[in-house]
Amino acid sequence: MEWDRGMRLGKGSFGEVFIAIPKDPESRKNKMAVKTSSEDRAESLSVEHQILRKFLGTPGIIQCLDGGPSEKRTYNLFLEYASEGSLSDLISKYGEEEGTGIPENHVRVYTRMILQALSSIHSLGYVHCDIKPRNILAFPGSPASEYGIRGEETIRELKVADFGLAVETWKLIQGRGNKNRGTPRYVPPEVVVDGRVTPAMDIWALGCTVLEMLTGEIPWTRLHDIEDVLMEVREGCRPEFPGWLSVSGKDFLSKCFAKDYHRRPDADSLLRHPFVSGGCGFQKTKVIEQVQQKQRLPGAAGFPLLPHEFCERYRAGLQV
Ligand SMILES: Nc1ncnc2c1ncn2[C@@H]1O[C@H](COP(=O)(O)OP(=O)(O)OP(=O)(O)O)[C@@H](O)[C@H]1O
Repeated sequence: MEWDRGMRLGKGSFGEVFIAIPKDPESRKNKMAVKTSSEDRAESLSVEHQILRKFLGTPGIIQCLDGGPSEKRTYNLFLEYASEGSLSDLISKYGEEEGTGIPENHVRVYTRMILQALSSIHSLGYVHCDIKPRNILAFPGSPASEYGIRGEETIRELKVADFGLAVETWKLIQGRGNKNRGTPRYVPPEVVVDGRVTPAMDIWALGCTVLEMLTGEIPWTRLHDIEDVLMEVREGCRPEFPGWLSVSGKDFLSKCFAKDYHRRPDADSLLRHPFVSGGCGFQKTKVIEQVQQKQRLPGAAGFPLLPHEFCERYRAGLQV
């Protein structure tokens, strides 16, 4: 695929992300994002590429369009372009405009979207290992009214991205792949204490992400030193909940922050929790699920769209 490099979107630990514009005049309007590795991280980007191929056609997961080695032993990974930035950008926007976090009724809908993505990730045998607002990308969505929420605002569509630290559950069972997972403010006690990585790690990080959406503040915001954060977590503390949060919100978070990871519910159980299953967001999410089921094309189990079919549809501007 021939393409032109556009504006820089961001920088991660592996390299940089730019807008990529196809050279073909017919496809130029379908912008992509390209993650370009530094020379020493090409291998990890190629691993991320392999993982993302397994999630083609999976709702709520960033879609990978192409990828491969580029000049100077670097690697390019082409992704669908999240025109609304990351969930972290969305949280900051609320902070700047309203001086608050995201309204709770919107947070319920966003939490449901992330949980559905986590359910897919875990059922395909992976742990994401780095759930946080910077790794969740936002796309133009639909009016809040479609979710049964009053007001003019838009509910974005969220997708989980950045599988650079993801690991297959079977490797963890064999005692491999437990090292260097997660971002310190988002990791649970079992990871801090003995590096135990399980899908429950993503549920704790989801709890941190939900708190961040609600309050507009990073987890453990009162602690500046990461060592102090890790000590609190090691001692069995959890981040504080805002006093104004609904009863169901507090209950949902206390389940995500269960100290014993065996007692932390999985994504499918949490999808049935009243915080995300009752009231707003429920009807629309159901509709989306039904539409997505219908759109699934025949393919191998877990690969609803074959890679070339997905890319053709994306470039043609069709819904994928
Ligand atoms: N598909 C995309 N569309 C739009 N912007 C993107 C896309 N992918 C990444 N970005 C932007 O580029 C930034 C850096 O990307 P990336 O997710 O790889 O690194 P990070 O998560 O910010 O940092 P780290 O790699 O250290 O975890 C993101 O924060 C996001 O703003």
